[in-house]
Amino acid sequence: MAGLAQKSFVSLSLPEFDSGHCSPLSGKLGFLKVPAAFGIGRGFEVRSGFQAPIKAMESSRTPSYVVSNKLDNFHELDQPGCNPNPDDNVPVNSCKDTLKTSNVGNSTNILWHKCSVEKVDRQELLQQKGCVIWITGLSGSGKSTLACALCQGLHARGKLTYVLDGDNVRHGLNRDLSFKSEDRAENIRRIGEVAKLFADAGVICIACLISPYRKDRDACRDLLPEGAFIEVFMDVPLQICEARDPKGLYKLARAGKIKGFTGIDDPYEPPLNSEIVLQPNDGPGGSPKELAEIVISFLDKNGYLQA
Ligand SMILES: Nc1ncnc2c1ncn2[C@@H]1O[C@H](COP(=O)(O)OS(=O)(=O)O)[C@@H](OP(=O)(O)O)[C@H]1O
Ligand SMILES: Nc1ncnc2c1ncn2[C@@H]1O[C@H](COP(=O)(O)OP(=O)(O)O)[C@@H](O)[C@H]1O
Repeated sequence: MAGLAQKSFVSLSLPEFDSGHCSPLSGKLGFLKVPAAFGIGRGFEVRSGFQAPIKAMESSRTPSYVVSNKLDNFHELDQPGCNPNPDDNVPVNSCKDTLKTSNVGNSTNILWHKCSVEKVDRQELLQQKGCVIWITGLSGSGKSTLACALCQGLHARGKLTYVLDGDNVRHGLNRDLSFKSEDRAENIRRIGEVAKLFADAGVICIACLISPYRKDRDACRDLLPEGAFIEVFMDVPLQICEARDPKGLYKLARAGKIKGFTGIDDPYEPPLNSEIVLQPNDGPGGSPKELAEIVISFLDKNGYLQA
């Protein structure tokens, strides 16, 4: 039996879902806010797939002075090419005769370039809304399995997805990171940034990693436009994860052969306000496919599966 705790704007009402953890629809994000977060209502006409590329070419003939690294935070600039970083607290360099550059972190004198083909155009092409589905939970809770089932379910509906699995990303981009808390934080930050790029590409990006710290997950949420970060909590008790132990890692951690293993001698902070809470308990009704359908229903009901 799978349990779905309804948070925010989850609006599934199937009787078989345990809603013991449900809070009433709080309107924290609110369904009506979702389209705005994706750029709808910013004056873009509804166009057919054939018209979209023409519009992009036409607008590319005129210079664009609209810059932002957040879709809901656009700035009109009065000086062509003068391009401050949209973050208010970022120092902006002189802009008298040259392009205005910014300093961000250790990167100095950088300029935000904007392209006339935007997220909204890509979404229209793909007929979906780019977003991040962030699956968090203990090792063995079923994150990777759900991610794969979701990917299959959405692919079958003609939706473009990409999975960023913590284990896999640690084989390449994040191979320099350990499981110390600061390295886990960096792992999550980098995956959050990459997921943001996928979402901006219009892709439904499925990130599945333990991501044990609330602060780090919330920081990833803050990278994205409101409504574009959907947190899915695999609320599976440690005893079940440990009984599954498909890689034998819990056994090694209990034997003291792996130090700092999440849930054993390293913390896991469960989400307080995730969009979806899944509570599969290895019984009937909690198969990966059924769990994936719960998430897909959420996406469908909240408008993510159309442009
Ligand atoms: N110390 C320790 N703690 C937890 N997990 C460990 C550890 N060492 C190795 N592993 C294996 O690494 C996988 C978790 O990687 P993540 O990138 O998802 O972790 S984290 O988000 O940075 O905490 C995790 O994979 P999953 O089982 O898929 O979660 C483990 O197989
Ligand atoms: N919904 C489920 N019901 C029962 N077993 C599951 C479910 N999802 C995954 N599993 C099993 O649990 C184990 C851990 O799954 P996995 O997806 O690797 O978890 P994680 O990525 O969180 O470590 C695997 O043996 C998998 O077959």
